Amino acid sequence: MPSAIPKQIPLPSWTPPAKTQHELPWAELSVIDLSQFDSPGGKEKLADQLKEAVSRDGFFSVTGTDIPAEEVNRQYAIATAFFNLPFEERGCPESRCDFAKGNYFGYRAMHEKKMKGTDILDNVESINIPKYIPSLSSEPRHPFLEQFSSELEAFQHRSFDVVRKIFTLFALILELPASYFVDRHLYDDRSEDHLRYMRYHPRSLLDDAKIDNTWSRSHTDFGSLTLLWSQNVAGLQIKTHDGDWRYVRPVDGGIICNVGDTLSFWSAGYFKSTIHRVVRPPPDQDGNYRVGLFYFVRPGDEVDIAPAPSPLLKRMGMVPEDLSSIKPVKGYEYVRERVRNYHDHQDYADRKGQKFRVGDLEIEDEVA
Ligand SMILES: O=C(O)CCC(=O)C(=O)O
Ligand SMILES: [Fe+2]
Repeated sequence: MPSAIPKQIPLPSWTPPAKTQHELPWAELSVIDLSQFDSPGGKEKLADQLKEAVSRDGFFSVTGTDIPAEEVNRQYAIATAFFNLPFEERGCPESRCDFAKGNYFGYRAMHEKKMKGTDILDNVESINIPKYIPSLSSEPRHPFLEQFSSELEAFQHRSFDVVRKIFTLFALILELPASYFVDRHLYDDRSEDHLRYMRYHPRSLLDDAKIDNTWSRSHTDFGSLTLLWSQNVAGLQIKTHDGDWRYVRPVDGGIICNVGDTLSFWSAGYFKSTIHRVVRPPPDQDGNYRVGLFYFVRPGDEVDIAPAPSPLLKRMGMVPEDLSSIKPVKGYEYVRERVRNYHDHQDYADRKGQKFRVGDLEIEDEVA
């Protein structure tokens, strides 16, 4: 009898690394239980919970997403199989990111950039997988991953189910029509969205000490919303509203979410695009790879980014009554230019105090 379950290519199974035993200065982030979303009054209740988190921290986590743990672990298994390919294979020329064009799709090798003006090399490799839609068919896709394309596409749709719920809550918070942000981030519209696998390689204590233990520079995310599947290897830190660096705690079965630059622009800065970074993990976790699974949501290429006509923001005086004088920037233009500006260098210098501007949209990666 034919089976209804699609056959999976066998891979070694993946189990999450153990959590750290070290007591770290953790951030107190809100946990939003999305299983309440469809219950009567659920969306309004969740929007209320989210409102404070998103205007204060810009980071929160979601649980109750319905994504089975096996599907998440399978993604890590595929990521691990990919990163374990010989370098010549995983870094094949046709799958590389093209930073000169601000194109982040494809593979980014580690050891290609110097860190903070030293000779220490960057320790992160990543692969960004575009959506499976015809308008993205000529973007770089790695041949190894294409054998898993039906699973990758299904997982992107799973991610989108979560994203749509969060965008609906954001619209409710700003008192906008419920589909305001959903409509500007449609799976079928061309955008720079990607599913990402990322692997950090351990570095020696000595080398890390020369670059303030930096595994990823402090930055804000370039798009609208980032989903980071909960990560047991500590290292991700956010800069809180009172200026302290605090670690993001793993949330079992959860997804850490953060607002990026473009959603911050839409909300005139009400939703915080919070500065974050990754530092060397604590001593019980610093000798292994740190593998991450993400979905980065970018605005549709043709979508206008400009402050939204939110009654809440108008009452707060954050946007003017008449928005017609504000010149929007297109999603594609903003994201491509930001990626090029951030990555098309030989040195990952500290960006403290540097500003980046496209049209009327301006970002300061870390205030000096
Ligand atoms: O690796 C992490 O935990 C965060 C990475 C990150 O912030 C990014 O890639 O934008
Ligand atoms: Fe980030």
